[in-house]
Amino acid sequence: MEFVEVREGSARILVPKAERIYDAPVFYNPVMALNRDVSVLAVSVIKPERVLDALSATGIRGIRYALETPAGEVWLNDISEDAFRLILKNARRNLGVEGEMLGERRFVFRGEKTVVANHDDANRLMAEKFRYFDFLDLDPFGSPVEFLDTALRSVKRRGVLAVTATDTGVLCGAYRQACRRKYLAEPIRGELCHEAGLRILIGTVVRYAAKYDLGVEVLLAYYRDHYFRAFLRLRSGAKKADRSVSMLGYLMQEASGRFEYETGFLPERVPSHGPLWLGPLKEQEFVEEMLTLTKEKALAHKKTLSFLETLAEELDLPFHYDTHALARRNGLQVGKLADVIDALRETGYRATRTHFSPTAIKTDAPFDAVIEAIKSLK
Ligand SMILES: C[S@@+](CC[C@H](N)C(=O)[O-])C[C@H]1O[C@@H](n2cnc3c(N)ncnc32)[C@H](O)[C@@H]1O
Repeated sequence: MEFVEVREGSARILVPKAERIYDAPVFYNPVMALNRDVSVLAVSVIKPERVLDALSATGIRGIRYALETPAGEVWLNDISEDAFRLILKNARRNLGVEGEMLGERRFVFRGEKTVVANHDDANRLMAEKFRYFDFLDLDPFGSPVEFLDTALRSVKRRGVLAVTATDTGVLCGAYRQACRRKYLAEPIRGELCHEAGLRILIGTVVRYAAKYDLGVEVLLAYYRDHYFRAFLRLRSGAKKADRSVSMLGYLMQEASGRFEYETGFLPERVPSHGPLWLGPLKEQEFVEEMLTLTKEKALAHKKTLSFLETLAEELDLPFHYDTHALARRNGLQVGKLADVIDALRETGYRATRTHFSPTAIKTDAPFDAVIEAIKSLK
């Protein structure tokens, strides 16, 4: 394998030389540097002791956790032999210690931090390390569902589970049957598909967690670059689980773009989409602490800061209005987004941009007021 060196955050790692990222024997996607930046900031705020990067590839994510966060013990795991060898190489380069073999499939580096490189199926490792990790990161190809049960048993009952899902075609309804099969949920097509997909993903974790009497609180969840990401704090107890389940519900949308949502175990109306999470997508204080930390961290992606600022400013209400979609659906002219926001604010409503789409707003204004605001700009 031929390598090139890449710098990301405080890490210098070797990645396979390849024409296209999916041709490489070990996966490295530079676009995901923003995901890793956000994760480093999140872990720095959470301050977990034991961290697992369950699907590690080159090791970049876990190595950044070891170098850039207060975590004391970081595990990097991958099922691929090539990945495991590269994790060992990258760990040696970045940690400056040689490390020692611990059994046939495990290597431990004892330096300032303890870093364990492991070569196994993630489900086997997580089953072995029961209630061990304070922060557990699932960053798979596609859907995280095949790892959810073991992850929810491997993370501590008050720990944090971070999930990435790159199967946006499934969660956004392009492959409806696959969404039913993997997430037991009905997706939606159209302008609400990304927010609904993120909420279906969180809703799925809520339902998996509930059977262990675990509740879920969302520290931060977002959509970006064709993937979903959620940092989920677990809460121990049947009542906590019931509370999280009570925040699941359904979304209904008319041809005009008017939408409604309702909490409930079963949908009251058809057609409806879900079940999906209808609770918050962020804890404001958590995001603001992350933003404060951006001043002292070496961020790798030039858009991380502005993206976090958008997330911090965004109104946290379920669903949004895409002004272009509303104009198209209702035969209207569309003005500038900033003017629509101003028009709504002038009539006493709250309104902000949303990270889900550059042409959309989040607002507490009813549908008719949004239509009026668009019309008033002619
Ligand atoms: C998307 S990549 C991980 C990227 C990495 N987290 C990063 O930030 O660059 C997914 C990795 O999961 C590994 N993988 C797939 N199935 C696995 C399993 N069952 N157990 C452990 N690793 C697995 C693959 O070999 C691949 O390296």
